[in-house]
Amino acid sequence: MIKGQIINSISGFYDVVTDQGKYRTRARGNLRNKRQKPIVGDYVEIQPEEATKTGYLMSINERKNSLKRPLLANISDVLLLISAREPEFSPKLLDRFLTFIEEHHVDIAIYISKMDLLSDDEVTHLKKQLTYYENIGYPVFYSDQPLSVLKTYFKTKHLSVLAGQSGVGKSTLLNQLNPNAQQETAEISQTLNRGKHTTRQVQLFELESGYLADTPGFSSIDIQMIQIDDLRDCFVEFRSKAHLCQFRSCQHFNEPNCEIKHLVETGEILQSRYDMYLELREEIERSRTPEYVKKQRKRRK
Ligand SMILES: Nc1nc2c(ncn2[C@@H]2O[C@H](COP(=O)(O)OP(=O)(O)OP(=O)(O)O)[C@@H](O)[C@H]2O)c(=O)[nH]1
Ligand SMILES: [Zn+2]
Repeated sequence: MIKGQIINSISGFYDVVTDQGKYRTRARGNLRNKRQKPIVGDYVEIQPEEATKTGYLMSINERKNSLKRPLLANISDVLLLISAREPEFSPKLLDRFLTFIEEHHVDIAIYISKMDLLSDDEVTHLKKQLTYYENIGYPVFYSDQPLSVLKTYFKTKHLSVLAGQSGVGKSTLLNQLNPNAQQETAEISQTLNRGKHTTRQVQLFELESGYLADTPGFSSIDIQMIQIDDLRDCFVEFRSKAHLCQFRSCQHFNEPNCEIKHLVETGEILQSRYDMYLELREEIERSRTPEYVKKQRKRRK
C-alpha cells in the first residue's frame, strides 16, 4: 500500500501522485459502499499495480478543509485575481470576493492583473488603494512585478486555487506559471470528448513546489449562503479587533461601545469596507433562504 494525493479525476478514475510516480486508480468497492467519494486534493492510500501504473484507491485521509465549487480538498490558499482594467477594478467587487472566500476559512492572496493597461498615475493610485488590504494581512501581487515574486510566494503553499471573474486573466497567469498548462488542458479535453459520461471536477497544474487549481465556476459570488452572524468574521480587520467591543457577540451594528464602529470613525477601518458589511447584511436579510435552512445546509457540509 502506498500513500499519495489525487491530482485529477475523470469519469471514475483518480490520478494519484506518490513518491513512486503517478497511478491511475479506481475507487475500491468498500469506499463506494461507505459512500465516500474521493475528490481532487484528497490524501489517499492506494494498492498499486506496478506493471500498468494503475491501482485501487483504498482509503481517504481526513480532509483539512474542502471547497464545493470547485470541488477540492486540502487547499492551502486562494489566489484571487482582479483586473486593473477590462473589467475595471472595483473595490466593492474585491470586498465581495474576499468575503465570499473568507467564509471557507482559507488563506487569501490578491493578484492584480492587466496593470499594463494603466497610466503611471493610475498605477500609483491603485497601489495606494491596495495598501489597506496589505495592512490587514492580504499579500498583494501585481502583474507589473517580476513573476518570480509570485513564484516565491507559491513555494510556501502546496495546493493553491485561482479564483476570479471571467476574463480577468486566470488562464494567462496559469500559462505563465506553468508553460505546459495549455497543453495539459487540451489533453484533458480530448480525453473527455472520447468518454461518454464524463464529469470533470477540477484540474491541478504543477508549480515548482505544489499545485495550482484552475477553477471553472468559482466566479459566482454566492453571499446568500453565509449566515448573518458569521458575516462579521469574514472581514479580517473586524475579526482581529472584535475582542475590544463591549459585547462578545457584538455584530458591530447597533450595539453600544463597538470598537469596530469607533475605528471606522477614526479612519483606521476603511469606511467602504464597513459599508460593504452593512450592504451584505441587508442582502442576506432580504434573501429568501431562512436562517434555519442555511444552518442545516452548513451542518451537512
Ligand atoms: N493587457 C493585458 N491583457 C491581459 C492580461 N492578462 C490577460 N489578458 C487578456 O485578457 C483576456 C482574458 O484572459 P484569460 O486569461 O482568458 O482570462 P480568464 O480569467 O482565464 O477567463 P475565463 O477563462 O473566462 O475564466 C485575454 O484576451 C488575455 O489576453 C494582462 O496582464 N494584460
Ligand atoms: Zn462591535
